[in-house]
Amino acid sequence: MTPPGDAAVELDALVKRYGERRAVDGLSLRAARGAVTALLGPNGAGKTTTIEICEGFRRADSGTVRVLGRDPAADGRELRPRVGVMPQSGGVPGTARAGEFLRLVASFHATPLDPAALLERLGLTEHARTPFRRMSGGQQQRLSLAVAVIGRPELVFLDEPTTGLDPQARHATWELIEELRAAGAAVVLTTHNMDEAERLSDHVAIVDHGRLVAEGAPAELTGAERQLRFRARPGLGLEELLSALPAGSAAKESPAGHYLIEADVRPELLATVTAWCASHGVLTEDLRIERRTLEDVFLELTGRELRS
Ligand SMILES: Nc1ncnc2c1ncn2[C@@H]1O[C@H](COP(=O)(O)OP(=O)(O)OP(=O)(O)O)[C@@H](O)[C@H]1O
Repeated sequence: MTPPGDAAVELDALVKRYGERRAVDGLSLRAARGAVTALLGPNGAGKTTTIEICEGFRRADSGTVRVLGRDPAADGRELRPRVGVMPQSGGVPGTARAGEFLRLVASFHATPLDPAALLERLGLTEHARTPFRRMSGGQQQRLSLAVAVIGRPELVFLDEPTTGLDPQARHATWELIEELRAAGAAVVLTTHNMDEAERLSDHVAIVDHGRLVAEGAPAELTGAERQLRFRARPGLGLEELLSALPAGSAAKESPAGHYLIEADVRPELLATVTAWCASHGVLTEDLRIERRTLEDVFLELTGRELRS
């Protein structure tokens, strides 16, 4: 499915090899202006490599990349003032002081945000004179975010912008991202936090082994299907319960005492489950009907095995 709006990033059949390994393996996707696009995938799926190719830091082996209609490998000079970049770590010299560095970056842009106001928003005013290498991990990340957005970019790449941030900083980051989108910028981010992706993104692309495995709006990916969850004593006879449910239903207990029923959730289904529990003297707790989450979909598509 195509994301809404004009494309700020267009990738077609992108391939990047590191020796024998194909880190990116024929990836095609688009990121729209005025929208947040989340690139999701397990560790090593090729997200950072893809973003670094878009930023012009790496060259693809084959395929095409258009960033704001240009080739990032050839047109870096033209793209640099229009594109904000927040790398996964670093991006600021270790000896640079937060305030001075942000003012310097602002001076390269025609209509930058006010550096002092941005430092304040991100809770960094007290650290304005602190060298980057002496800042905590979360403070460094906030400064990297400030550097990425200070120039009012048309397109911004944020590689795991909220990993390791405290809740306050995470909310401040979400607000900034929403403002960028409202100002018409294209935001491309990676995250391992599926709740964050679901909450923030207009469009989600799930990649695995360098390939696109699914894309769409979060609601399109999670679908309209509902499921029933409840807690009860461990070891209920799920085979027997299943025989009372419509064909095609599934039931599992994981972890012990936590039950999930995947079925066409209608009032009759709820009645059958609660009647079955009552007839077995089982008191259900936390009984709830919910939609599948993006995390459910992500695990279904990419599996549960750890990645090397
Ligand atoms: N410079 C490099 N040289 C060799 N292999 C690399 C290099 N950079 C990345 N890789 C490999 O390419 C694959 C994709 O890495 P990449 O960093 O793009 O994944 P990612 O999806 O961003 O992962 P994570 O979620 O852990 O950040 C991995 O197997 C990684 O080991």
